Amino acid sequence: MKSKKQDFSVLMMLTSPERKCLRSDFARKAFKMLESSSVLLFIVFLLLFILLLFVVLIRRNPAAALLWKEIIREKITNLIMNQSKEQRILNFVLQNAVRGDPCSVLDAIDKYCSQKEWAMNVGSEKGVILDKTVEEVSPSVALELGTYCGYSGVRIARRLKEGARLLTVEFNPEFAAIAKQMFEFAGVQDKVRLLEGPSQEVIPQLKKKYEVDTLDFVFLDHWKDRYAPDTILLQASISSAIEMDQRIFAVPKITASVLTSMGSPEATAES
Ligand SMILES: C[S@@+](CC[C@H](N)C(=O)[O-])C[C@H]1O[C@@H](n2cnc3c(N)ncnc32)[C@H](O)[C@@H]1O
Repeated sequence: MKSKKQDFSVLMMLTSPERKCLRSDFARKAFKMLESSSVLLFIVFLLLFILLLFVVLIRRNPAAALLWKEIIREKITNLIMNQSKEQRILNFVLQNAVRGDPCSVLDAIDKYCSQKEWAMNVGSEKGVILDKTVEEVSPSVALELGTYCGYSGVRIARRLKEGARLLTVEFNPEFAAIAKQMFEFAGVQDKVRLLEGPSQEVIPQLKKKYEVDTLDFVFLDHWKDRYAPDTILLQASISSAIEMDQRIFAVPKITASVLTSMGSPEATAES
């Protein structure tokens, strides 16, 4: 109260031009404040508008929805949780599947990838075609190009006859480490050998380094631009091993092709 009185008496002591100057200074400050808060308000509205536009775009445009789900949302989740989607898939399996039961591992992966996050596994629909082909061919030595988290590897391995083996090739070290744990948990680790490296480097080493004389079944599921060159590379690398009943199974096309000998389609199955 006392200080207010003092302020007032100080004000009274000021000359008229001085009072005017003080008033205009106050007005300028108030105007500046108003200006900055309206800029802030404008930014908030602009952001809300962009957000609204983005939500509408995601709802109406499948490509935008895919971009959001598979790239932006995944990156944000990875950043927040400090782990990759593949690690989350493995964790879900470890918590929800039964150790040593490959079917429960496949079910858990299918469940996670259909309900939580999409992943590039062959999936259950195409997986049934894969199962049938493995059963029909009953390979002694099978090769898979593109392991990822080990989903199709577990699928193939659980259908292999006694003593048969699956070689699976993956060039991404993180995926390879996850797949190893997946095989181990599913209890198929004795049937599967994971070969780390790019297919174009691993294939020429199959015979000498990995003692592969015959391949009865090849599952191509890596990047599509390697399908043709790797098929040729396989022919060149294990030429003596190529028999008429060899199968090459390339799933991730719209139409999955089962080939009897390299390059000649035997049957096609819609996937
Ligand atoms: C479609 S995913 C494989 C999915 C897996 N077969 C499944 O169904 O669970 C393709 C994988 O191939 C791997 N890959 C792509 N090109 C490769 C190459 N040239 N050599 C080795 N791995 C490759 C990628 O890192 C990726 O993990």
